Amino acid sequence: MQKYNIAVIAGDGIGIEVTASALEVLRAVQQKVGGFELIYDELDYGSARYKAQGSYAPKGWLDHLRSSDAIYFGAVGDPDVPDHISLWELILPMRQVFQQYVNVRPSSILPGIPSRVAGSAPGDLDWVIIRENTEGEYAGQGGRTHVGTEHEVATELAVFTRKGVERVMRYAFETAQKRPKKFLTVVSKSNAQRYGLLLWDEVAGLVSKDYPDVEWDKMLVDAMTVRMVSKPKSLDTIVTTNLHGDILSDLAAALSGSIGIAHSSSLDPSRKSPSLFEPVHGAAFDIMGKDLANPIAAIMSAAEMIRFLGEEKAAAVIESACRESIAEGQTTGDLGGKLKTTEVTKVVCDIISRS
Ligand SMILES: NC(=O)c1ccc[n+]([C@@H]2O[C@H](COP(=O)([O-])OP(=O)(O)OC[C@H]3O[C@@H](n4cnc5c(N)ncnc54)[C@H](O)[C@@H]3O)[C@@H](O)[C@H]2O)c1
Ligand SMILES: O=C(O)C[C@@H](O)C(=O)O
Ligand SMILES: [K+]
Ligand SMILES: [Mn+2]
Repeated sequence: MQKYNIAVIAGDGIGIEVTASALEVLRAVQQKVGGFELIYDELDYGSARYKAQGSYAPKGWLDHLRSSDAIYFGAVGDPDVPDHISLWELILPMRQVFQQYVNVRPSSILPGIPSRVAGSAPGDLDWVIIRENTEGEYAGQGGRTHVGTEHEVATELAVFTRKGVERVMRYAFETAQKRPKKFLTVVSKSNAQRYGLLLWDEVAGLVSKDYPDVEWDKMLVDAMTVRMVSKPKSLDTIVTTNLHGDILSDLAAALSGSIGIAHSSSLDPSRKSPSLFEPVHGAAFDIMGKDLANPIAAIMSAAEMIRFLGEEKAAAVIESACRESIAEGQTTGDLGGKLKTTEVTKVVCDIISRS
């Protein structure tokens, strides 16, 4: 029996609710498919801990996580804590310290979902966004001086390294190469940002030479939003900087139906450190604690996690159960349905058990 040690950080808000769903579905698929066991290390890291004890996680938490095979994450964010504190205390350190330099965020219009893009049907929007995940606009360099005076200065430095750009470009070209269309769009803003993003574009050109079978083009990020909405079929694999990817992946999720079905994998492709799997969405203050959140993004993140660990069959079973529940219209309100989080979870588990 293959055993995997999974660190589980449900975190905050709806992260707690949808993580419970994901774990329930994992239990169902383990029973159904068999052959592997997930051993959970359920951790209380998050804003409640911060408010009670003054820190998001105990000392040495990153070393503790390092020994796990994967990290399953819900969401971070609390109405009582400034967002920059919660983000930088919990999720960003993991992405950076574990060198999870690739963030994979797929989106597609699934059968049963009313399209948000005029005239497009399932199949017309089928994208994988590869978001750089450790540097760029999230490098964490900057500061504020002359605070509160009329001469106050604030800087936020975007950092691009040749190594950092090259490794994510290679991953993006490889991803495109494995997909039927073999087509990559490199997103940039090198008209206005003439240092970091010029390096980004140059490295894309150099790396492309190693993948002659991949066709690629380049878009400035502003025009990219227009193309995503008006010509979704013209896109396939997309590679972006950290911030552009953050924004475009929320747009992609909305265009494909809902942020509630968008999953995300933060990967260290070298597998030296654990990779992290979470829904794209955050803590969702407006619906937290109400059993209203769509659990599909979290459940699909769990499927991606076990796929990354090597359990392809079980991952496919989860994925197909999610698709079936959506096709049957058994959805939460964000997709036009009437079901609660816990009810969708039960539907998915039932489909798995009888599959
Ligand atoms: N990786 C993360 O943990 C992560 C991601 C995004 C935001 N955040 C944090 O979460 C907090 C709230 O951020 P926000 O409001 O900008 O973004 P959000 O993703 O939490 O919510 C945006 C909107 O989408 C809706 N939504 C999100 N997930 C949904 C789901 N599963 N089902 C149905 N509707 C859903 C919410 O109700 C809300 O109206 C902030 O503290 C932010 O920093 C964390
Ligand atoms: O990466 C971020 O900015 C946090 C959150 O918005 C996310 O997309 O995970
Ligand atoms: K999340
Ligand atoms: Mn985001």
